[in-house]
Amino acid sequence: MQTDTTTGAAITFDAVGKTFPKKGGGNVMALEGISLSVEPGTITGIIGRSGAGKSTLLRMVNGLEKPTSGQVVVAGRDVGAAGAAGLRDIRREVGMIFQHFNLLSSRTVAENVALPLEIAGTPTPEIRARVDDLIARVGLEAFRNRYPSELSGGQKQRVGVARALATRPKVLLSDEATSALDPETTQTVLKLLADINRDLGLTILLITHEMAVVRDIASHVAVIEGGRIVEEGATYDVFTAPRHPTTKSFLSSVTGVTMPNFIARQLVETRPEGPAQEVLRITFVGEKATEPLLARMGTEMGIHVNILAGAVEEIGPRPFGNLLISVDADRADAARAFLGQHEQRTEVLGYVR
Ligand SMILES: Nc1ncnc2c1ncn2[C@@H]1O[C@H](COP(=O)(O)OP(=O)(O)OP(=O)(O)O)[C@@H](O)[C@H]1O
Repeated sequence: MQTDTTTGAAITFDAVGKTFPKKGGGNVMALEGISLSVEPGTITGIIGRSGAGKSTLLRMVNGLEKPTSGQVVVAGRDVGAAGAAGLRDIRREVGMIFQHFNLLSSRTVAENVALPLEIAGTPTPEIRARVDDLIARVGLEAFRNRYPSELSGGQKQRVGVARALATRPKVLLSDEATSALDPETTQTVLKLLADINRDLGLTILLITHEMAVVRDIASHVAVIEGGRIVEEGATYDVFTAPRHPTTKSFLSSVTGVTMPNFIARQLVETRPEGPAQEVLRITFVGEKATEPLLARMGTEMGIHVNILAGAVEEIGPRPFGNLLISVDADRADAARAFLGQHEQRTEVLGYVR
């Protein structure tokens, strides 16, 4: 696979900035100081809220947008510096799938999949064989001659995937590809993406506003906020030890543990006067046994622990869990120190009386 010869990455963003002219004068800063390496064969998720800059970032990889500053290098080529011929080459190496599929309604499934090959001037018999392969890969043999209006959302996205793979790209960009799908169909499309990543060694860069998508498929994640990357790393590390408040807020929707309402209603940020309980989140990774530790805090240290909620999650094959507990605020320093000594990560969520 051709990669950035200096870093070995499939996609490199080096100090990338992008501004758009604002209506009525001035500029909108969409991205600033973006540096990110996407390693070949990985699935990297870019997560952020609406307007964070995700689409702009993705569109720079196939030259639909050019950086205002910095460099985007894809498969060894500087996208911003590429002319028309260079961009055509880059776009053959970079497929893309979309939230609303972007299929041509007047073309059948097979004709939609064939389109990039027709544009590339591929000979007709070759197109036919390649389209058959692609349709089989996405499991749509029975729908070959159907029109998009006759397909479900999940089937339409399969056509989108087949079309994106037509020119044998090295990189696949996914722009909120499952956001218009129900949860079950989302899972089947994510599984298809994971399969092609594994079978074809394709590098996938996906943007999403759902942490569940990142958890289910991405090996790496970058969190973007206000045009900047605020946190990035291996998905497992970011999920088990998030640092930035934006990451924590995205994670609260997927860690499977929600605070009981009666606690959430009373929770305050600073410790109130008088007797109070400190509310803690414990994140435990791998096979660490947390419950015996909590029991030992009671017997050995006389610290009584209230367990408020808990859940175990998986990222790939690796389990991690979250437990919400409360302890007497006067003994909370000792409790946190004890848990820290036993490699349990704790975070203070607040206080209740
Ligand atoms: N062509 C454009 N002209 C002017 N401003 C733009 C343009 N494209 C994007 N922007 C601005 O750049 C910022 C980032 O937009 P972008 O679409 O990349 O965000 P996003 O994270 O993809 O959001 P969403 O999830 O809503 O699509 C926003 O402030 C947006 O208004």
